[in-house]
Amino acid sequence: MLTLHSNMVFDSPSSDATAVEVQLADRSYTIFIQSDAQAKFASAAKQALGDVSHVMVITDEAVDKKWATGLADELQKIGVRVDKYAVPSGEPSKSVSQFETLLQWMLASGADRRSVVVAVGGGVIGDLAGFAAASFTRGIRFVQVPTSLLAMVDSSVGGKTGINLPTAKNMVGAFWQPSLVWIDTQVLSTLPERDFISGLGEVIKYGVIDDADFFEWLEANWQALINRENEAVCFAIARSCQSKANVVGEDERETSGRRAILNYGHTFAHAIEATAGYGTLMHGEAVAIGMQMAARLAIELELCGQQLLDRQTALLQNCGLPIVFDDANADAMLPVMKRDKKVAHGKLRFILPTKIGSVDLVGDVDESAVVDAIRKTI
Ligand SMILES: O=C(O)C(=O)C[C@@H](O)[C@H](O)[C@H](O)COP(=O)(O)O
Repeated sequence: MLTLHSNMVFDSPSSDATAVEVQLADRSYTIFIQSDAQAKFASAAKQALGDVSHVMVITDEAVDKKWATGLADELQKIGVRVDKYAVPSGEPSKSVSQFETLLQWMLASGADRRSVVVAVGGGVIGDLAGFAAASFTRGIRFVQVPTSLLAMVDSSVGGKTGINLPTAKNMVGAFWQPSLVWIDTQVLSTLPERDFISGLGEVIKYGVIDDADFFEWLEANWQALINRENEAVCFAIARSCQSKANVVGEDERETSGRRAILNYGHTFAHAIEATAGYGTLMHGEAVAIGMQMAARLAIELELCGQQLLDRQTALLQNCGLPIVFDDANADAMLPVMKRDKKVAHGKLRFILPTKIGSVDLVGDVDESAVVDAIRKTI
């Protein structure tokens, strides 16, 4: 069993919580990872936020009654006025129209610049509610309470918020850091199997891009993970969050290129999601297929050997993730890929692996190699 990095901060609200710091000067915050901690939420939020009198809980219809209502009650118990809004489940809610509806609701709730948004849900809710928080009166504070594995290990951390345009994923948004990320693995007990497995796509990504030891740990412990054994799940979440915190701490707004490594597999994945129709594949499933395409492209460009693809394929398969997409259509995907946010001066750029634990940002890639990588992953 690997141990967590020693630079983790353990100023936790309870002795069994793990705390990971995202270090960003005056925008620094803590990610708490624990189990069955609902009763501690309100005091942790108060400690992170200081003054708080009005909270707008933005949640997903699927987790509203199961989790958001309980957290809202905890906040009310400490004297906070709470309004709550449940958004329809699913990727189509990351839309301009849903964003406008939320802003109108926030205004009607009597929100002011000291109000706080608490996003309780998966990646769709965190991205949408985070963008609403970033935009309302030019920015109010927000707290991320991720309820899916994918949101716990990825989207709740690092401050990328936003919505989709009909043919371009996450095309509109803002970098807006939360004040606190509150992860309670108890909520995973009600997460459907397909959503849990989808989250493992992003977990495996960290092993490939940044952490060879973690990749080896995943190769040895995937069974415990898919069985949702709490110790293994907490470890995988903490290790993933630590990787992301390190990268975000070095390049918050993806300006130096360092943060772009978190986009491994995503150039393909976003094009798959947009061309297949949002919601057809789960994001982590699309990322798994996208990582396969990216690894094939890397082999074609002689950046890495076949062994990397073989290990990645085996781990994805063991975890129950898809490794091919029968309906992938290279002709439809290419124009979407050209709107990827890593495109610079009109040229596509990809995050490609060189060995397990290391990736490069590669530009000027021949289009025929990209099409080949897509077609070999059908
Ligand atoms: O946080 C990041 O940076 C990432 O790229 C993480 C991705 O896994 C995540 O899906 C992100 O939202 C994608 O960002 P985008 O800029 O490609 O839309």
